[in-house]
Amino acid sequence: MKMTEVEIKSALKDLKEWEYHENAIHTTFEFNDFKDAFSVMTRIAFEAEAQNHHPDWSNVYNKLMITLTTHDAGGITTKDIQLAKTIDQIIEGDE
Ligand SMILES: C[C@H](O)[C@H](O)[C@H]1CNC2=NC(N)=NC(=O)C2=N1
Repeated sequence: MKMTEVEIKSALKDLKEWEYHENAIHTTFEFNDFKDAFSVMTRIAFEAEAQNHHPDWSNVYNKLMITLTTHDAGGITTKDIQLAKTIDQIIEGDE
């Protein structure tokens, strides 16, 4: 079920790199090079598959742009918040 704007704002307090707009949460990460970016993308892909929740993303060389939204619900659900937390953990562990 779609979260309310108040619920989303509250959840984002723990997700400092993420911004909410247009029914989705967004972030951009920058890595040293393409290999580092793609290696993190591979790890995120396996976690996304395990959670059965998938990012909308694009990659240009060392940059990774990620948008999370629940297409089935037309907005943010707890599945997006959970995946965002997982992504942050993968990236923090990689630093
Ligand atoms: C059938 C399957 O559970 C759904 O299509 C899932 C798969 N992954 C998904 N990922 C995202 N981001 N939104 C969805 O609505 C979604 N739906």
